[in-house]
Amino acid sequence: MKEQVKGIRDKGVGKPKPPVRGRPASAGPTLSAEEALAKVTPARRAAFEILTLVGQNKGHSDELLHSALTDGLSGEDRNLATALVMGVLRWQIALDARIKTLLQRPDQKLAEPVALALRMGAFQLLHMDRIPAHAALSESVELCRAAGEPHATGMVNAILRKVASAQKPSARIFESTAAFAERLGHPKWLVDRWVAAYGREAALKICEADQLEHPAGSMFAQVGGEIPLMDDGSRLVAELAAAAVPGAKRVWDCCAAPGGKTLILALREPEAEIFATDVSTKRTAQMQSRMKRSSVAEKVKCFVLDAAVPVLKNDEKFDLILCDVPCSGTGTLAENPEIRHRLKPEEFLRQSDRQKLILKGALSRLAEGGRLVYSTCSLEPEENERVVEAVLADSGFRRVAVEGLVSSLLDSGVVSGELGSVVRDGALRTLPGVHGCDGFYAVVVERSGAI
Ligand SMILES: C[S@@+](CC[C@H](N)C(=O)[O-])C[C@H]1O[C@@H](n2cnc3c(N)ncnc32)[C@H](O)[C@@H]1O
Repeated sequence: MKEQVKGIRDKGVGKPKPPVRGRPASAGPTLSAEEALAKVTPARRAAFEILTLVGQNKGHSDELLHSALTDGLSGEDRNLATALVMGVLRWQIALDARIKTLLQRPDQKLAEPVALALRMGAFQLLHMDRIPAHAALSESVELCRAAGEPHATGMVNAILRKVASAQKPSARIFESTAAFAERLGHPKWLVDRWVAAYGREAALKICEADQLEHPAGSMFAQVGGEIPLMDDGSRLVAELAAAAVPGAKRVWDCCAAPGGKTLILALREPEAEIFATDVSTKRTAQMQSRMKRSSVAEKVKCFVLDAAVPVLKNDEKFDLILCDVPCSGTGTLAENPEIRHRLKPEEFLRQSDRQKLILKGALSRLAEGGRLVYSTCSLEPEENERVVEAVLADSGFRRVAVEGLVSSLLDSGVVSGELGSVVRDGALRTLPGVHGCDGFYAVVVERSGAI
């Protein structure tokens, strides 16, 4: 990733230089952008650059944190950069609301680098116990200066001092949706939807869970070895698919990359030949090299294919299809915190149009008696039940309730603990904060005869 960050690197200060000889390090307001940058630790510099790119829609936080921007960092600095990037994105809405109350004019429009320096400073002061306040404060001031906003350094300094000395906000006993959405860094319009779909208590838990990393593996008896490290909800979908057709011979994972669920299917279906396809050439290549490194390389064929138009040699049909469609990802905000800032309400219908086409294409390849699992990591009904209802209406396919399959996962010991209420209206429905994993939705569809 060679992307240049406007504000820092294109001022020719990508490589920090030592402070100019003869001038005291505390040269304060007279520091040049170069000298200011030299006073910022590599982790904060990398975090600032990555957050700038994410804010400009020029990359995804996870990819940027694994790009050349963090190449030279020590392990400790890499951890700090990751904590800063993920934390600021998770808490941005709450931090901005707090900062706004401390501005001289609350309607004041801040230049993006200034807003970012303030967010980073406020995040460290409010959420990172082990960061000394003076480091959070002074490096935010220098980042602001290094980004070409020297006139704003006094204001950044004054506001962060107020943040440091003010009391931390705490949850109130009676909180409106607007209040807890803001306190927990979520857009209100999105939380309103979750309150409508799942109730206030669940919506609050989802928001709380989105602010933390989810531990993986606590739901399952077997972890490690060939089982890929993945979110429990994601794995539960793959385990459910395998349980839907035990002993399947022909399996198609039609939106398969990066291949986490493919690996589970391949391990659980020892007799199956598996087609793992994806529309993205790059992601398919990455999945293929992942499969080659595994013990199931022989039985998994990876190739590029648009599942909405699945032209296959010999008019192949499958007895198990996993249709893990692309979606808004609102069930994964803990891992993908910026989704909440980019998403617009109209996005759900755009996603659902695409999902319907993919589901129709996939169903056209289902053999008689075969089963298809449709899944998303979205919490939004438009991408879940409404897609399935629309595609299945008058189609001759029927939905199979997942209760029995979930019980079989418990009985066979694949799932080790209590699953709680993961079944809702005959579908698998995990919710962050309620089920200890990301939010996944899955339904099972069966073709009982000729269509
Ligand atoms: C949710 S991800 C799949 C995750 C994967 N099943 C796993 O567990 O690792 C959705 C995938 O669908 C792919 N995709 C999007 N549109 C597609 C289409 N029309 N046909 C096939 N794949 C598509 C995307 O490239 C993306 O890799």
